[in-house]
Amino acid sequence: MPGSRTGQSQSGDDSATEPILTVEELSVRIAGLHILQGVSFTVAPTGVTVLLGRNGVGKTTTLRAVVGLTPRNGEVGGAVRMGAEDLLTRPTHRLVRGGLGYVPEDRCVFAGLTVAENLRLAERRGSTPAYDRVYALFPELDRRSRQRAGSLSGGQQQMLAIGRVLINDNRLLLVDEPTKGLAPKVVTEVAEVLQRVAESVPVLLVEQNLAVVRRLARDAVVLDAGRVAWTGDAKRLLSEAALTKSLLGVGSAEVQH
Ligand SMILES: Nc1ncnc2c1ncn2[C@@H]1O[C@H](COP(=O)(O)OP(=O)(O)OP(=O)(O)O)[C@@H](O)[C@H]1O
Repeated sequence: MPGSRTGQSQSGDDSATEPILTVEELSVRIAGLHILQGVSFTVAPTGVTVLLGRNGVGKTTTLRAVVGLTPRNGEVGGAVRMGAEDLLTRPTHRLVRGGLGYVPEDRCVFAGLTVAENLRLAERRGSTPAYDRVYALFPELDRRSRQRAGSLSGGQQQMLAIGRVLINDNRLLLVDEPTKGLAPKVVTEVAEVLQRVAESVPVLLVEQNLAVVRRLARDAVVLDAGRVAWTGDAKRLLSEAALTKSLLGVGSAEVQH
């Protein structure tokens, strides 16, 4: 497997580069279909690791399995560890309480509730909610705190979905296609926020916009048909047109800013 260095020490200081997440031989079967077939990779303790691949290769399934949200008719095998903790044996609410933040692809804001109510519902018992952090990253949410979430634009809803997770302290964030369906200007705003967030918490990101990937990601994991096809340096992947084409099926024009 080329470029397999995710989670490896670059500086020789192993304690600083111990993976925050280790996925080993993860398999997911739903309704008799083998969706993930032995997926293994690690996520570095800092920065953004991007999970890439063509449509339908299993990126969302991977994130959902990590956070314990595989559908009930699904079977999950293998191991997932955050630090030394085994994640697959724990229910989602415990994982979230333990610092695993998840921003799903479909945003899932409560449309009938206001922005402030959405944020309040996300508060974790026993920890101080970081409204200052959320409103500093998203002044728009502060201005619209009394607006119903269902009447926000797609970009504003995405910001609320991210803000809801950032109201608490996290050890790792899983973020699924945060720029999907957004206007170019909003894509840039969301990318800027994620860049700032990733300065303090590692992120495992699913993202199809390769300009965003180029801007944010240090490490890349590419899936193909439920298996890991490549891991390595994200910028190297995007700078090699033949590699990008063979793994992602896109040409160099789509990688440009
Ligand atoms: N609940 C489910 N029941 C049956 N099949 C499912 C279910 N969830 C996912 N799949 C199938 O598993 C495969 C992987 O889906 P997944 O959403 O993980 O892909 P993805 O890489 O995130 O795709 P995209 O980039 O299009 O979002 C797809 O073929 C999908 O149809």
